[in-house]
Amino acid sequence: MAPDITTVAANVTDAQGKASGGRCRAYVTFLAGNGDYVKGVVGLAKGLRKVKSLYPLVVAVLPDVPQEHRKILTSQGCIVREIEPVYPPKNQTQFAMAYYVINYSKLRIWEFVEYSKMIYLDGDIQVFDNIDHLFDLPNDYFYAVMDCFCEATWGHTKQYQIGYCQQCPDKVQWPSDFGPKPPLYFNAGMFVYEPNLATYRDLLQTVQVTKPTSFAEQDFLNMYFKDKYRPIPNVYNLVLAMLWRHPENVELDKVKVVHYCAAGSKPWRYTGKEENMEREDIKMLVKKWWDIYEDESLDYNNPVNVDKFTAALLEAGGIKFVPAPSAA
Ligand SMILES: O=c1ccn([C@@H]2O[C@H](COP(=O)(O)OP(=O)(O)O)[C@@H](O)[C@H]2O)c(=O)[nH]1
Ligand SMILES: OC[C@H]1O[C@H](O[C@@H]2[C@@H](O)[C@H](O)[C@@H](O)[C@H](O)[C@@H]2O)[C@H](O)[C@@H](O)[C@H]1O
Ligand SMILES: [Mn+2]
Repeated sequence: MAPDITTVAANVTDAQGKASGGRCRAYVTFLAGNGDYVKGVVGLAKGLRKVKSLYPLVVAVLPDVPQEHRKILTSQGCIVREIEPVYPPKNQTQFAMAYYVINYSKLRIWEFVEYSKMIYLDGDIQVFDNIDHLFDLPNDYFYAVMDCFCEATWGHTKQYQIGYCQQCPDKVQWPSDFGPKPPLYFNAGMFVYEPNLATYRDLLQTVQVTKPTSFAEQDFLNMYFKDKYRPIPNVYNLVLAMLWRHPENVELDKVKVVHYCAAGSKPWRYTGKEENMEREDIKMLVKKWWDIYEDESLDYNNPVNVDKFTAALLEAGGIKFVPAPSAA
């Protein structure tokens, strides 16, 4: 009789835990509200299963995420963890998007110290190739992909006003009378980090004495991790605007992770009406997302998956899984 999945998971987690010095690894995402982002997270959970990731997906949910949505996520094999919101100090900042204020709550994931290393992924991200190898990057750094400054959302910045972008630093030189070139800046929709209580406490204290700015927690994290940030290739977080802003920096068939952050590109609410959304590459990427979202064979509780999942967990723990012959 094959061991039940919970026992297997416990054994392999333990095995994995021992492999990484007593703590495990996991992907983590963030979910707020009772709206349709839950579809993004379900798609992400199924995408990670499709690429046979060895690690679970933890979903940090704000209290306003309804029980019905939490049940959907648990049924898809996610580990649901409720977090308290984090609010920046009161002030007059106009965030690039008003709802960005809730994104400061992402900072709670530094408290997940039962994990030695985590990969954070926005709920509007899909993983099309296995990226488990990123967990083996050297510790003590913050890994993420460089962002692009060319969208109108950056209209308030000097970079945008002079046409400077870190994705093509030689196209428009940073004027010397503007002072030092801005440090490399990452998109906070995907990053590799190590949960740590001292860092967590310092993050929360620092956010309360830092003036909020247009890109909310993304700006804050860039400031906070300025000296630890190490850029990783764009294939690990394709910010869609790169397709029309820096096509020379994109080889679409090599892209492993797609970030549906451009206005109008969220697959679950895609209409094709917004600027750039009629592009063939956008339509192809939105279809690729839907193909995974609608693929029932990728559901966690699908029998075909449980055996595969058991086998993967056992293999990860060095145990050969031989399915028991069916009684019939
Ligand atoms: O109503 C919302 C808005 C945002 N998010 C979460 O916050 C992340 C960051 O927001 P978003 O991806 O929309 O920002 P963008 O990357 O498009 O700037 C999302 O991916 C979700 O994980 C959410 O759960 N509910
Ligand atoms: O709260 C701030 C958000 O800032 C970032 O989104 C932006 C940024 O990437 C710009 O460069 C793009 O122009 C824009 O489209 C995109 O929405 C992160 O993706 C998101 O997770 C979150 O941190
Ligand atoms: Mn996003």
